[in-house]
Amino acid sequence: MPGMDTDHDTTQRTAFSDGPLRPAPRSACVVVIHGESLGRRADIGDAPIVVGRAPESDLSIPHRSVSREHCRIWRDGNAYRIRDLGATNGTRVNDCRIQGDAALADGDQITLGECILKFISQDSVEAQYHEEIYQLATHDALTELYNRRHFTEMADKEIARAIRHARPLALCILDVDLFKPVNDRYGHNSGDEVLRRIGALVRQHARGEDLPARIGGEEFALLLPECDLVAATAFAERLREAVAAAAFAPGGEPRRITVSIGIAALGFGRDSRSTLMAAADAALYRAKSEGRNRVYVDS
Ligand SMILES: Nc1nc2c(ncn2[C@@H]2O[C@H](COP(=O)(O)OP(=O)(O)OP(=O)(O)O)[C@@H](O)[C@H]2O)c(=O)[nH]1
Repeated sequence: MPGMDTDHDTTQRTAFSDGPLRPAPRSACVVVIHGESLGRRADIGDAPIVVGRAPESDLSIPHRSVSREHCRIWRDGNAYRIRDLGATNGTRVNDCRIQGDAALADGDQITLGECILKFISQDSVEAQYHEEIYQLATHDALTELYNRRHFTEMADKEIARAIRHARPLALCILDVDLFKPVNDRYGHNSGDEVLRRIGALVRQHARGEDLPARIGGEEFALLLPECDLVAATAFAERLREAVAAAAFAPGGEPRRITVSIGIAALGFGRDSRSTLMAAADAALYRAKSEGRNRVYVDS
């Protein structure tokens, strides 16, 4: 055809090559996609992770078909590897029982008893999808703190870890004082705004390792690892003062909002989530009955 250079190939060609080996992403994760703990995720950073039934596992799956320490997953240079830790029913990758170590590739399915995990490279779109689902499942929509269900799971894990390593741990339960009149006077939306701000104050005061959660309507909990009663009391006092000093204006009207806080620490007769929560609740009850806007310690 006129104008077309048929003798010489002038078309620009994109040169394809295998290119350099794509390094493994710095971080990857495993997500439970079937069975108990559906949607739970564990990131695999620089430290290896253990998946198992034990509450202190990095990814804890409390199902009888999963061994206490079922398998370990770690980053090895540019790859990720998995090792079965002697589980009776073994660990399977894409339905093949592994012997010793095995390499993991994006999308691999890992079967532990009746549960299936998926290995996902951190940069995959699917990981983001799981992240969003995980956020929705574990966080309270109003305050963006952890929700009660997730708090419960994490608290069990932290308590088991603290007992195992003989470390201190404290629990604060915080309840907004006379919140019903706020709702009644200014409406539910204004009440929600107050809760959101209190949630933000709780988050601001928490350290990275603390577990802040909204566990009920106007009730918050904070689990403080590595904190004894003295340190927890100082922390709770600071938080109580910060709430009392904050400028709230529900419905545009300045109003003082306060909170009462009950505290309990791990110790004799306070060695499980239920006993710890009951003790912190009892202290909170005393704080309320003795005038509110105060911190009470379990005795
Ligand atoms: N706006 C809003 N209100 C809520 C929410 N959850 C619970 N509440 C309200 O919180 C109020 C709690 O009131 P009560 O348990 O009677 O206690 P209180 O008025 O805070 O009084 P004390 O706890 O004794 O200091 C109720 O009016 C609930 O309707 C929520 O998500 N948003």
